[in-house]
Amino acid sequence: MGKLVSQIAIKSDGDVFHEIFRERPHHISGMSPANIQKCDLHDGQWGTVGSVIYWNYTHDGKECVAKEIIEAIDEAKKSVTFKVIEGDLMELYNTFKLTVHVDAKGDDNLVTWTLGYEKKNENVPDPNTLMDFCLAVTKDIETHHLAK
Ligand SMILES: CC[C@@H](C)C[C@@H](CC)C(C)C
Repeated sequence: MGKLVSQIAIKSDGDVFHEIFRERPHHISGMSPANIQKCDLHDGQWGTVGSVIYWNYTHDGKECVAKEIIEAIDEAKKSVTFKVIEGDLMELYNTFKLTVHVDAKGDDNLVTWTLGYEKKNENVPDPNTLMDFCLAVTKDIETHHLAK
């Protein structure tokens, strides 16, 4: 299994950041429109493990889709794990998971993105540009909340 981990400090409220990914990922398109065009609920309820969400996003200049199951929500640790089950990423990876975790420490909040994946073959690149994408979305969410 391949794994990429990146951390980024945000000035906006860590609890709000966690709540967005847990309860209302469909609000992200409004905060990061260049990256996320749409997020629909396909099954279950928002903010519940087992619910299925469908993203339209633009990665490396390409319009992509991703169908994901919310695999885990840890309220105490403020983390959410998304497991990709359909879409562009499944052409390159047998499995792909994204975990976003927030360490709320005063006015500085540390966001940790963990991408866990199994490549279809050794020619498949590590998802570095997708990690950049996640960090860009993170910054846009922060900017949205600071621009008050
Ligand atoms: C699969 C790439 C995107 C759609 C992941 C999203 C979080 C799971 C995005 C908002 C970073």
